[in-house]
Amino acid sequence: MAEIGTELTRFILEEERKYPSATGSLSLALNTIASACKVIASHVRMAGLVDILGKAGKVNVQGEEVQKLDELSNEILIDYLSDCGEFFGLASEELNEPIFPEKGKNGKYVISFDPLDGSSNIDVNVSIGTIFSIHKKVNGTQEDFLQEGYKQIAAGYVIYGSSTMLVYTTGNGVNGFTLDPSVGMFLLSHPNIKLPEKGKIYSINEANEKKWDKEGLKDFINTLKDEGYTSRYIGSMVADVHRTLIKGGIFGYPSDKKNKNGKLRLLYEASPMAFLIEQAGGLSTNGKESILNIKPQDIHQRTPVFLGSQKEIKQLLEHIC
Ligand SMILES: O=P(O)(O)OC[C@H]1O[C@](O)(COP(=O)(O)O)[C@@H](O)[C@@H]1O
Ligand SMILES: [Mg+2]
Ligand SMILES: [Mg+2]
Repeated sequence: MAEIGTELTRFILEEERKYPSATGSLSLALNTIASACKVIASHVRMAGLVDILGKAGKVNVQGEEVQKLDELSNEILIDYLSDCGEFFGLASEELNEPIFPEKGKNGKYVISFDPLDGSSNIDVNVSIGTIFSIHKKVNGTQEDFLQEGYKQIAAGYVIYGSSTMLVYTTGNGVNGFTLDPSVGMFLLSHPNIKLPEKGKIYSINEANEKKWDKEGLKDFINTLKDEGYTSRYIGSMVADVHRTLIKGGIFGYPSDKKNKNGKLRLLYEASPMAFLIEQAGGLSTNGKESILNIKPQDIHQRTPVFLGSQKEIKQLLEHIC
């Protein structure tokens, strides 16, 4: 196993060497994401001093108000990912339609991303993040984005929290790297992350309880309370999933009477997080099947999401199925 403190670039190269047929494309792709997110992190750290807090004065394709930092993060990622040549196509929460960069026409991958997750927390200095999901280019069309989560080549997130961390998987376990700001490097801090089989925390927006469309969900949460669980809900998926990955328990954003498909987006929120959670020994579900088995129909499609430790997800399914 790689040593604590191993630099991300070296870690990625050493992983690549395990596959003699690897061409270096995925390594360059992952390093490019890391570089772009370092730039985003540097803006996030200064956000109160420069004019990037507040609303951008636009509404995105989801009908949500765009924040200045959503827009800036999106631009930074598009610049870096378009320039590296490894991505045939880019789909973003903040783009109505995917883009196909000129330099990526021979690229092997498509990437879907949430440039800035947790928008409502930007202005109040609470953890936010970036989420990404990489698939192979298959046909060279928009269809390439609409592949099931189990076909992901890599997925991960960067959390801009009390420290900046990059956590990713290529289907071979989950590793976390902390940004050392003094040298500008991501260093291995959380090797081979595994969720505990059972946690002590549930994370769900209980303010929506009256709207939930599944009676069993209330019973489930009450059972957890009776078992002594405590509640933590940040309202940034990246932060709530990061805690779940480290401490176990359950994170959920269910469907409700108004939002039949929930709130979170399959391609660039639910699916990459489900890949990480399952790679770390946990489970994911939309209430019926693993999130990784859902065949996407649309780039911005939403899905109910539950992610967490084996015990809690199995218990949830007993209550809601
Ligand atoms: O405020 P709510 O309804 O609980 O929603 C919180 C969820 O919305 C999100 O902020 C949506 O993500 P964006 O900020 O990228 O739109 C998730 O990070 C979070 O899990
Ligand atoms: Mg988001
Ligand atoms: Mg976002």
